[in-house]
Amino acid sequence: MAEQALIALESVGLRYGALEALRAVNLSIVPGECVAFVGANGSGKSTLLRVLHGLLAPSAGVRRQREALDGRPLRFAMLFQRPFLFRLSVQANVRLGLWLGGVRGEEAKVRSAQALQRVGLAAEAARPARALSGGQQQRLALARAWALQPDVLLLDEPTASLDPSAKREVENLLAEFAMQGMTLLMASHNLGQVKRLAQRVVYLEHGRVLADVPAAQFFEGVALPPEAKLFLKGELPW
Ligand SMILES: Nc1ncnc2c1ncn2[C@@H]1O[C@H](COP(=O)(O)OP(=O)(O)OP(=O)(O)O)[C@@H](O)[C@H]1O
Repeated sequence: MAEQALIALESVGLRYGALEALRAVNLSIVPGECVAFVGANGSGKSTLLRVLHGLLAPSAGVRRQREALDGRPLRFAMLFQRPFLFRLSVQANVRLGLWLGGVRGEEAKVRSAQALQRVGLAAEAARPARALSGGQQQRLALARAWALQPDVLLLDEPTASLDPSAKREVENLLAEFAMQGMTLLMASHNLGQVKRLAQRVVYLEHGRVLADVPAAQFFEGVALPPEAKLFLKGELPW
């Protein structure tokens, strides 16, 4: 494992029964980077995020994870296309997230207020979470994740079901989190978004990593395997 890597996968494979969803994946995640995982439906992006998170154990190969700089275990948070929210108030959703993460009492109160402020939902704190718009719900999910101050935030199509202005709001928040030094790992079909946020692009096909390059190089199509070039062509214009 490279000295500075937070998470490293070495020859990782993952099977769902007979289906090989990931094959011989080698990947090293450096602190503070924003990595986008792209590829066709079923190429393995969500599976790879789950393996990076540690939610799914590899069927082959090894996953390693470093400790945070202060010696505690790394903290992970994950966001999905459709936020998973409890039938509670906006504020209670964040508080519950903190409670589950071991943060209690006054600190939970302060952090939850800060998180809602951060995503522009302070005025909605007492409303039922399910009464929010789709964009607001995703911002609430982001607030809940941010309140836990994760080292690594994993995002599975975080804006796929949002309208353009809500997409932009979520993207702006993600850009701010990245500026703070949070490591962002994101599966996205939105190449415009990938271009705006990611420094590095990992292209997957049938569970294999066919390209792992700086974002600029990916979008220029420089030194990419033909499959990745075709994908890029097929997805344009975004
Ligand atoms: N729980 C599961 N059980 C069985 N097969 C699964 C399971 N989850 C995913 N798969 C299969 O594994 C492969 C990879 O799926 P995965 O969801 O990781 O791809 P993806 O790139 O995220 O796709 P999408 O862009 O559609 O979200 C697909 O063939 C999928 O059908």
